[in-house]
Amino acid sequence: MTATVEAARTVSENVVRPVRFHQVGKAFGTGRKAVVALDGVDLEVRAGEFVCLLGASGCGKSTLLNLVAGLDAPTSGRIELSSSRPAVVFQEAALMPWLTAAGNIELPLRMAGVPKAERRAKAAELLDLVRLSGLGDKRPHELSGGMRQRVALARALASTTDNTGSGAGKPSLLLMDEPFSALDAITRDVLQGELLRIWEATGTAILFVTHDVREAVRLGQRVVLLSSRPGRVVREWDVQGLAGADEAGAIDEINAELRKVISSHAAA
Ligand SMILES: Nc1ncnc2c1ncn2[C@@H]1O[C@H](COP(=O)(O)OP(=O)(O)OP(=O)(O)O)[C@@H](O)[C@H]1O
Repeated sequence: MTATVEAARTVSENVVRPVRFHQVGKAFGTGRKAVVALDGVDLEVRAGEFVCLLGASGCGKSTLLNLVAGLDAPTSGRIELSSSRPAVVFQEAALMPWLTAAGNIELPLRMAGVPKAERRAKAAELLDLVRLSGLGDKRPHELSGGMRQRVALARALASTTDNTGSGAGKPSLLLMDEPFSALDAITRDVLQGELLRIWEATGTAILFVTHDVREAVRLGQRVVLLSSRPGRVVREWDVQGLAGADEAGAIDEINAELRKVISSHAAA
């Protein structure tokens, strides 16, 4: 009996992709004044995968994340999402200023109707995961920018964690929109390392938007380059585990491709 249940779970984990885009397009407005932000985007993020989405300013990266998060709808094509709701970590932590760090982390659990004792325990566990144990009673203004982003990350993990069914306890998809770009270089470097540790510890899939090639190569298993408006997938690189000269080579190659994309847009 146990074997059957385990087999079914393995199968579902293998086939479930947190998100899959089929020829997705998004235009703002209509007629001649329409801004086509995305056109014919095919993209998938597999279970537990870390994908970095790279592109020049205005190429539609945030639009794409908004579509996945359900904050907006595509004008063409289709987005397939697995059952759990993705959560977003933005450039600014956007915490509730009147709630403590723990209270902010508990908020999505409260909204999901999770009982108090369970919420408390989950918040404490997540505070520990983001290395903020002992700071749960601090309000956002008492924390540094880096600490606030850690709280935002913990809150997102709380809201993406599936509390039901066979996937219980497993976060499914985390969307990150340039989450470290407002931080100083040292804090950014530390948080990139922390994010990798947390990704490995939780098994969540991450779709991470950045315009920083170095960051994309350091963090991602796969780097996906979007063209400038309209945003389309132009190229992908498998960058998992690259180090030393290989990593530097990938950064140079992707930078060159990004420059090409930017200059072709400027010439259009
Ligand atoms: N609500 C909106 N109404 C009209 N145009 C919009 C809207 N949102 C985005 N756009 C346009 O769609 C295009 C893509 O915007 P988006 O914010 O997704 O780009 P981005 O790649 O995230 O940019 P950046 O890196 O500068 O944040 C831009 O030309 C932008 O002006």
